[in-house]
Amino acid sequence: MGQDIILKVLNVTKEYKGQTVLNDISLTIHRGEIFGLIGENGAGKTTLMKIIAGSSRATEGKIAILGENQNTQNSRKEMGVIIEHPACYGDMSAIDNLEIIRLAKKIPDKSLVRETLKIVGLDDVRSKKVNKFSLGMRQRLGLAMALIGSPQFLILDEPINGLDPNGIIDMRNLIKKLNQDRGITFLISSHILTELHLVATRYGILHEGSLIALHSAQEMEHQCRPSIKIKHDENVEDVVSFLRDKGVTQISLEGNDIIIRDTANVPKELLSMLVKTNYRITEYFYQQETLEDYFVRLTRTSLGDQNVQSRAV
Ligand SMILES: Nc1ncnc2c1ncn2[C@@H]1O[C@H](COP(=O)(O)OP(=O)(O)OP(=O)(O)O)[C@@H](O)[C@H]1O
Repeated sequence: MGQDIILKVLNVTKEYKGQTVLNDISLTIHRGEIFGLIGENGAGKTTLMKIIAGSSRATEGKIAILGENQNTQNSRKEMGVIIEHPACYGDMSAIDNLEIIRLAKKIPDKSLVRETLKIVGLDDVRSKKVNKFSLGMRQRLGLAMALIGSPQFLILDEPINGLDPNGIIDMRNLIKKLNQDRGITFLISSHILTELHLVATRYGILHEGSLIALHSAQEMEHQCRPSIKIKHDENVEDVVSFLRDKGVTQISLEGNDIIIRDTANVPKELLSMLVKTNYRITEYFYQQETLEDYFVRLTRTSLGDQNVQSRAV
């Protein structure tokens, strides 16, 4: 495994009492990536993160962190994890909570505590009791706890869940800063696609325990870029071959509707050409698929919903 690979998940399956909740998951995360794990409630995101973090065992499969020959338990020391709500002592101050973590991790450098509080923007309130903190402040304290020990890799399960808009922006900026300035690699789960869209460099889509798609941010943009939809009352093959003759590429079908993804190669006068040729075109319009639309299309397709299934022609 190359030095640039932070995590390898190999054929991981998890069963609870005979029910499969993760089904043969394999994925690789490279150094410097912000990997967004998307999935609906119950898709298996937390279960996968727990297996990576070592707090749950895979029924089958393997996890390799920082190299396949490394002892996974040792490599996990290079990893910071926030799964579900970060556990902290509410009747103690932020600085004391962090000091406990520093001692538990046997980190000799005491100055790291203040430094970490500064990174997450809590140094000014370091002496305040945590039970007086807002949810956003608690999340940032959780991040500080995960950051003590200078991890190379951070796992954050739904880090913006329940945060107000300012808290969401703070968390987003913090993740980007830690990634850019410190080169920390992230695995972040969320069901809020639009938010994940602002930070992730790569995506995995988990659906009912299966990883149904892996995309770079660029591929995701490509999936969600504008397309043209043509509705018609014709033999679909005739219209498709007419379009191909005119140089149109990347044509697919959704039911009987024709979708053109490569809009750059569509002649301006396409509609008038179609009408002149007496094709019965009922509608012709540009559409922009959002990340949510794409997710819905993909997850419904995997359920075999013919209405949204897109097939290349
Ligand atoms: N300890 C457990 N015992 C039995 N089933 C479990 C256990 N933990 C999780 N599950 C089941 O595994 C499936 C995946 O749950 P998981 O929490 O990983 O999903 P998720 O994608 O994180 O969802 P959410 O966004 O709601 O947290 C669910 O059907 C859940 O009921």
